[in-house]
Amino acid sequence: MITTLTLNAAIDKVHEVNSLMVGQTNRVLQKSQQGGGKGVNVARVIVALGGEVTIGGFVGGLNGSKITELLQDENLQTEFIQIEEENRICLTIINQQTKEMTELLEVGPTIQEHEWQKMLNWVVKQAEHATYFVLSGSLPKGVQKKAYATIIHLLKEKGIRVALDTSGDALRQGVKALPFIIKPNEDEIAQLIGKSVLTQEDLVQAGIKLQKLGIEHVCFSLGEQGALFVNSLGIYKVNAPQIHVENTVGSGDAFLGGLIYKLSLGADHTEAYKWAVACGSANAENKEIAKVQREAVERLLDEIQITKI
Ligand SMILES: Nc1ncnc2c1ncn2[C@@H]1O[C@H](COP(=O)(O)OP(=O)(O)O)[C@@H](O)[C@H]1O
Ligand SMILES: O=P(O)(O)OC[C@H]1O[C@](O)(COP(=O)(O)O)[C@@H](O)[C@@H]1O
Repeated sequence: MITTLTLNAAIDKVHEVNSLMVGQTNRVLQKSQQGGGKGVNVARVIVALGGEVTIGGFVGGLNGSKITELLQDENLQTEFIQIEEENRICLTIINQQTKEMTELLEVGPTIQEHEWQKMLNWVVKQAEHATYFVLSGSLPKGVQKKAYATIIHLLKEKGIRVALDTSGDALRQGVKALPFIIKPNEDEIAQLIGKSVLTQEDLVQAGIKLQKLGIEHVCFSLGEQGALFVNSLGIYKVNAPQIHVENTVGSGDAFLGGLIYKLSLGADHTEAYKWAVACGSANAENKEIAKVQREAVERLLDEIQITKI
């Protein structure tokens, strides 16, 4: 059983404009909205591939009710904890002319101490069934920077495999608890290792170091460059297929969804790595976030090679 946790869930909105003009009036030509936040997106992809997931997180206010309603409409199984404050909205603006994507991410609610305690109790209860646990996204205010580390320790004690996908201090602290999987993108790795320009050698050295500390799968997602993976058996490079890009927001989540889905089925790690990249790229072919189709993923797999370096 797979569980995903989104401590800072959101309504993900996508607005399209002809050409985004800063400081001027922009008319929205098309729009869509979904229940979102990173862990929700990971879950959506796992379900699209044929897996089963429980989605956990905090919801509050009108936006919280909307998130719950939107996910129910998709038949996704949620076990949210109610909070006093309102969930955030994350807006992606697609510039139709330049194809650029601009993201505006609200900070989100402040979590009260009693709400956090409820969450920890829920995690303990979930741990009775879970085999994989995905911790994704930014930490909301009111929650300590070591929140993910606390949850990772708790789950590891019960033999659960934990994947962590976050950024900044939350990632730095979470990594110390040695999750089973980490999936930073280029910006997140750069922040983690304190370098602004990364060479392949930097990635390899950072990956080896993190793997030797005890992280089983160090997965660096590299956008159109594909990904680099380090595990105890070696270092692997996977190319991304050539695609027509519509919206790359959610590609990291789709990547993690594909990876966890295959690993949870007991697939060989090389197979799981290829599925991760295929899912990330399948997401980028769509305007909506993390709405991949299994057929699209299988089509893209034919164009993906994995090389041991
Ligand atoms: N322009 C692109 N072309 C093809 N695949 C892409 C592109 N951008 C992202 N992807 C796919 O999505 C995966 C995750 O993308 P990335 O940008 O690294 O993650 P994040 O969304 O976390 O920043 C990549 O490994 C790749 O498979
Ligand atoms: O929790 P964070 O880090 O603020 O990120 C939230 C945003 O991340 C996304 O899940 C997309 O993430 P990725 O592009 O990294 O896959 C958006 O849907 C969401 O609004």
